[in-house]
Amino acid sequence: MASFPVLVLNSGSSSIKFCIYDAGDGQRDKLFEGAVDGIGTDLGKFWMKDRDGKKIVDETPSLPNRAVAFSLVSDALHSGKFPAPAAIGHRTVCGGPGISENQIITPELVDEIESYAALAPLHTPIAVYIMRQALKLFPGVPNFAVLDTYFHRTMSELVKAMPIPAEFVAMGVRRYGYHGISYESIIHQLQPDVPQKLIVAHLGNGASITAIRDGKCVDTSMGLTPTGGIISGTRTGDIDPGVVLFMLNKIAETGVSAKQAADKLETLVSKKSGLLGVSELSNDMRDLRDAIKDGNAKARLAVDKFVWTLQKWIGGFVAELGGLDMLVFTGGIGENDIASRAEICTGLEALGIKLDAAHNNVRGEATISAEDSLVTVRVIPPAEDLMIVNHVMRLLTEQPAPAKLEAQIA
Ligand SMILES: Nc1ncnc2c1ncn2[C@@H]1O[C@H](COP(=O)(O)OP(=O)(O)O)[C@@H](O)[C@H]1O
Ligand SMILES: CC(=O)OP(=O)(O)O
Ligand SMILES: [Mg+2]
Repeated sequence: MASFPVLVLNSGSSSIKFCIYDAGDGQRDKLFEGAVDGIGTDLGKFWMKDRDGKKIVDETPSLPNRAVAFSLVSDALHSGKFPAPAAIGHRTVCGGPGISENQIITPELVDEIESYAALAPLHTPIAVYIMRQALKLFPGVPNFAVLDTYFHRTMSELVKAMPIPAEFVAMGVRRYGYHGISYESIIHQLQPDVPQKLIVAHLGNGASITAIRDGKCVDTSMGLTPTGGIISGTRTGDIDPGVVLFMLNKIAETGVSAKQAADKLETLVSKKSGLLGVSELSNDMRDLRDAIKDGNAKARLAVDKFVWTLQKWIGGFVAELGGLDMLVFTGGIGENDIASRAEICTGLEALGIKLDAAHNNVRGEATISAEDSLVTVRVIPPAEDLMIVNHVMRLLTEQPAPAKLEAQIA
């Protein structure tokens, strides 16, 4: 098969990352990448890098909303400087209960994904906007949804079930798990020596942790929504449901409608809690580390809470896996925050985890455990875009290629 350009659109809660791969049989060649960051804030950023990693765009535009942000991406893609995509892969955080497989995007599929936006309110609205734009802007080009939940499909019924009344279970309320494309990409990078008992901590602005046996997900911290599990930049993680009811009652006392109350509650638990809520300063670990150096007690408490929660999840997962061979840190904090890695591992010696301080001091990919550590501890950056391309290429071989793509490949 001749190679052809595959566009990846990876939308997050406040950013759109994009890149084009030249992909063919066994060939994956990233031609360029870029991102629009800080959507809805005063700190908008738009950058692009060529295949050698050289910055070709570096701007600080005003990004009041996703429409303005995506127009920068689509203008760049239509500038004539880059090859037109023959297929497009979209990171899709959550498809809802009816969509568990990666698949071709139709307008009906977009409507269905949108109908479950409440399960990933920070992610789905922007993702469906981009899907609709891509269907319009690249007519005849096949678009594929690649799900964050797909990797977690191997969790048992025991792990997926929520202890709630059956009527809500029937509505699709269960544990789904997120960051699955990142987890898959770690397994992909560990091939062919994937350890039997593995824990991967994806610590970015959204943070989660997953227990993996023989390359398959056994359990993960996020549940119905990416708000559950461990504490994230702006999200609570798991909390006593009574806290949510307390907040709801307080909001209801102000006389707002039920819809307004639900929206306010959503904002409180998804956008104003987590590291930001506890520190009253920032959701960004870099800011918190600076503040800790200046003696800020609230920043210290926020980070300690993050570390403590992770240690409890790691301990629980070691029990669930019946031991541990490897612990992997990934995501913006996992890759870059040396202090978080050290703090998380300190105290876990009883589980066979022992860091080498000098190795932990390096940034980027590395083995950071001590020689005599029973558990290997590694830092591996995620490769979500590559995984999305791999899924697109697999899906293209499983169904007849659209005429336009056939013409391009020929
Ligand atoms: N050099 C750094 N030191 C410490 N933390 C960092 C550093 N760079 C990024 N981070 C953390 O990583 C987070 C972003 O993680 P990332 O995985 O890139 O984001 P997202 O979850 O949006 O995909 C930031 O909010 C910040 O907390
Ligand atoms: C699912 C999720 O939380 O994603 P992100 O970390 O990109 O916000
Ligand atoms: Mg991410």
